[in-house]
Amino acid sequence: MRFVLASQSPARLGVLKAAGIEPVVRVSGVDEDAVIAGLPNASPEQVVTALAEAKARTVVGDLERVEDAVVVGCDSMLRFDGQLVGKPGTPEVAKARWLKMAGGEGTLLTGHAVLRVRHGVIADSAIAAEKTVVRFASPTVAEIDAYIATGEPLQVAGAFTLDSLGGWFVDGIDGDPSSVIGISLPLTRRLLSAIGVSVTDLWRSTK
Ligand SMILES: Nc1nc2c(ncn2[C@H]2C[C@H](O)[C@@H](COP(=O)(O)OP(=O)(O)OP(=O)(O)O)O2)c(=O)[nH]1
Repeated sequence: MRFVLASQSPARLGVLKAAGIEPVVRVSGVDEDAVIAGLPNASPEQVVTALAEAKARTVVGDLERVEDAVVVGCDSMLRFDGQLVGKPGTPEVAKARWLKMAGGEGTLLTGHAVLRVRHGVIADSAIAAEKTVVRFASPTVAEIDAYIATGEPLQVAGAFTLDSLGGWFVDGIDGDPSSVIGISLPLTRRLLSAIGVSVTDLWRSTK
């Protein structure tokens, strides 16, 4: 069975490979802002699951010659201070966020869409979001500036990482760490099971 990861995220690929999966990567290139614009009254869970599903569905067409595949799409956003935010994109936005986040907590939501695809047709799907409470440390302004200067926080949801430089500034989490990094292993196992796939069978599969 082919396991297709519909994501350019090195973090998601790394989590899956460390957990015994050899995904084929197909970047979806979904216009996330356009999807969000079409969901004016959606809850945070609805936003991240809609984005995850859009990413997974986008790559299905490439699988017409594949008899049996699993396609996984994900999307991560941080809910804090009453806002749902993705990647900061600029140093100014990252700094403004960290000045608010420091010493507080937020909820990192990751939407997951797991599709069973046979010859390019979706035979089954399972979609859900995972939520992890993140308690931020209180870095000094100088530490925040140094962190932003590395560039890392600009391209990650919520302007922080758990498993890289950002880890110095996370006091703790309540929930699944893999979901914060980019893909929840326990939730993905449950979603795979819901579409008739045992994750342990995938451990033995090749690309
Ligand atoms: N290594 C690491 N990366 C993180 C962490 N938190 C968030 N990220 C990354 C994972 C994703 O690459 C990115 C979240 O953005 P998206 O969910 O939109 O995915 P991205 O645009 O990277 O790729 P995709 O849309 O799936 O092709 O932030 C973390 O704690 N550790």
